[in-house]
Amino acid sequence: MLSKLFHSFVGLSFEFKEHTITSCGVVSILLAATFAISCYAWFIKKPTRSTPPLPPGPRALPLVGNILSVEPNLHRYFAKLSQIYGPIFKFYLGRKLCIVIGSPSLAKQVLKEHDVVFANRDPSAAASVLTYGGKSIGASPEWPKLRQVLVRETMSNTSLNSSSAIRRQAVLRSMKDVSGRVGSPIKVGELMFLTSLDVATRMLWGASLRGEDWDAVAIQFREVLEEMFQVLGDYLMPLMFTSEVVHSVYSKRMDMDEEGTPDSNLAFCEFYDATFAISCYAWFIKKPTRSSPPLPPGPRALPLAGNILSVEPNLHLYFAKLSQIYGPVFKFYLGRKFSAKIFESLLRPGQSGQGRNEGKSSKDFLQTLLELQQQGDYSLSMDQIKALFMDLVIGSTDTTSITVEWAMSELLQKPEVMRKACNELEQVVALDSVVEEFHLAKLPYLEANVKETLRLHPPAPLLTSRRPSVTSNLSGYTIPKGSTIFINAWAIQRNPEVWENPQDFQPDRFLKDVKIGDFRGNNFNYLPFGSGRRICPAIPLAEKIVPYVLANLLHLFKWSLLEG
Ligand code: HEM
Repeated sequence: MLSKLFHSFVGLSFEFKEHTITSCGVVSILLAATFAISCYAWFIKKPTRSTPPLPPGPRALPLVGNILSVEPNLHRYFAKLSQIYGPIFKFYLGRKLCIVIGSPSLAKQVLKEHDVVFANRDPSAAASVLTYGGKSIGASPEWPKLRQVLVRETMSNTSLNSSSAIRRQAVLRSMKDVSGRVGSPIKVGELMFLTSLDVATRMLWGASLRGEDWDAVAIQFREVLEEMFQVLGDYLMPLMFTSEVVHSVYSKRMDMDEEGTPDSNLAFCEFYDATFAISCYAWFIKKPTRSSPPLPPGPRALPLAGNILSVEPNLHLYFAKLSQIYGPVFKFYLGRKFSAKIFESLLRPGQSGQGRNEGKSSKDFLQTLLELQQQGDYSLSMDQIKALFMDLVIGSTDTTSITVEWAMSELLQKPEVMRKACNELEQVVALDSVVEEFHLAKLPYLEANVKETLRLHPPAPLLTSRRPSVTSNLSGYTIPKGSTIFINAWAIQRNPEVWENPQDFQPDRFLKDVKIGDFRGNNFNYLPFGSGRRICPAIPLAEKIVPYVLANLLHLFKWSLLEG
């Protein structure tokens, strides 16, 4: 039928070549041309058999994609979709094409076999806001250099040993805080968050600030971050959408103003307030369903924009507040022109502030970076240094506090596991003593508890999204350049084909077979820290701080769940 039609049109067009062209003829020519183009599109442009299709996935609506069906815990939702569409499927967040990977073999292809193609990140708008326009390890195109600085200067054995006094002081302070509250409820996550924040900020500039300066900066920093995390948590999803637009606008601003003055940050945030995606989120996702009880009262929301115009400016406020905090810290050093003599006097016993006493002979990260820069070892802009600080603070606080909180939650619900962990501690550490970092090597059951917690509750359940630099092929499907790739580590770590009783908290599994607990990126059944070039650069620090706090909480106090 098609070919008959085609031929009659082609025939007509030939006829007109031989005769005078009339108005009716013009129409026919146009029709013929349209038909020819359509045929071209159909036959020629139609994906040939040799171009593999996109992965399967739920049907997407124009513009909003699959956003209307999204559920709050993306990793759980993606796991459900995997059961329908298989271990690789596509999903549209707005117009953004996302590919979700849910099997160890496909994760291996992305994270190891095609690591170079998939090593780029897809920085979210949140990352752009927090890292001076994507200057952090996670977001910057210069990530290899930044990672190298972080790993070499803070994660080597030597640096970690020299910062052990900082961690000890932070942990002791937290334990003292708990001992003052014996008999009353403790929010473990909050406690751990503050401990990690204390460790991170002391590693950053703990040796640089004198006692009172330190206290003032630490308190402000903590308050701003806590508020900011709250807002970012609420708006995580829309922030993921806006990444591309925000990133490019912000980069342009930064080109104009390399130092990223608070003014340009404010301007950026004003732009940011008005993004479509946030409105979309406020309207579509947060809208209550009929069956839900009503939401608490609140200010009237506009259609599409919701309350965004009044809520979002807070983000720029937090950012401006952070800049105010950073300002004096950086000026403190710049004013002294990085002289080695100054460092000596800063570190001299007796004159040192609280932080310095703890670091003893160690330098903080700020001192190290400025020295390196002065020596010409690395050329880092001030924004890059500030963004690296953010990497350390954001990378370490949420991840470690979530892990300790989940560990305590699991142990409290399994008294026999709690008892076994406490018995092990009592055999290694005297009853009236605190647990020290050097004890950790003798506590394999405690380590197994941490590993099992990271298996069931990985703090980054979808790792961090990747963006392929070229179009590639995975398992017979096309993965377009620039799409967003999620690895569902949460689902992989609960895969019943790999893990026995995958939903149960059973730390002993890691003692029976130590190989299954390798989390350094070679075991694609267990990926709490990711794998490949972008694997978490701070595993050595995480390995110290998480079990260290957990061990002290278990050894020094008796815990029970609140009634009800
Ligand atoms: C329990 C503790 C932690 C867990 C489970 C964890 C997990 C992760 C994961 C899954 C990734 C992404 C890896 C990938 O995409 O392949 C990551 C990246 C990262 N983590 Fe951690 N992390 C932890 C602690 C820390 C700490 C203490 C820091 C502090 C410096 C940190 C800093 C970072 C940074 C900077 C990145 C980005 C690396 C890059 O993009 O190249 N993490 N982490």
